[in-house]
Amino acid sequence: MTERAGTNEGVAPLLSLRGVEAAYEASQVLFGIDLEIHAGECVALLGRNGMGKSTTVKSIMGLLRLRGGDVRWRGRSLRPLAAHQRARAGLGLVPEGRRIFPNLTVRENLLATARAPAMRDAGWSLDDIYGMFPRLREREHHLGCHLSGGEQQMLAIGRALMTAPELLILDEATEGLAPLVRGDIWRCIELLKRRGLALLVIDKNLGPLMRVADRHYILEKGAVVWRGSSQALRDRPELVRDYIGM
Ligand SMILES: Nc1ncnc2c1ncn2[C@@H]1O[C@H](COP(=O)(O)OP(=O)(O)OP(=O)(O)O)[C@@H](O)[C@H]1O
Repeated sequence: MTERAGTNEGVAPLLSLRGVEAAYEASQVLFGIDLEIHAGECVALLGRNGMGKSTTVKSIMGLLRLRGGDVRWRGRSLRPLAAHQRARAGLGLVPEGRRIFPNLTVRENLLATARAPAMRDAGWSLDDIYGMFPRLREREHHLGCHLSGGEQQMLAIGRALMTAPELLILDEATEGLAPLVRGDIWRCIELLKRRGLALLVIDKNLGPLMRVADRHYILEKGAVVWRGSSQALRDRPELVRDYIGM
């Protein structure tokens, strides 16, 4: 099922997945995923637990070897590139569970992933990150392990931005956070979108996700069962009931 959002027809995508298949040893999890993200677009990946969203992210980032199909970045296959090379090519990830360095300070966490100054022109400086998350400036010299969940999430986003990505993938960035902090993270996502960053967002909070995302893909048992705009999804409440379970 496809309901087109319609504005990118004929424009080459930044990222495209074609027939992506992936497995954990003998257990196949993705069965031919087709997906594309254009420059400046915010795309949501939806589906119940265990349907293959994080596995799709791992396939994009090179954290899991493809069993079939291809992932292309600006038209070129990413298959030959290791995970760190994909990050250098412009793919940023805020992974599920945050995974900041617990024994480094906030500042050190941010600088650990920063691009060289010449590369950072199009990217983010420490001041940009602190401007977006003033709380991180206040906690600049605190160790990662001493931060609250919300602060850790801000740091994980800041750290990914310091790699100067052109596409940022956020896997469950608001998971387990208090509502107020969750609001901060959604405001940050909206700001990133306004700055023209392409985004792929996985999140259980459909309300804010529908407000920020241009298009959605619904996964069911490792396959895309529907794609379309937020309005098209609003018009089809049975999709939410049948495939997302909210
Ligand atoms: N490291 C792993 N080894 C074996 N099986 C895995 C592994 N990670 C995920 N799986 C399995 O792959 C399937 C897809 O998992 P995935 O994490 O991609 O789903 P998801 O849609 O992101 O859901 P969730 O919201 O629960 O993370 C599930 O059946 C899961 O149990």
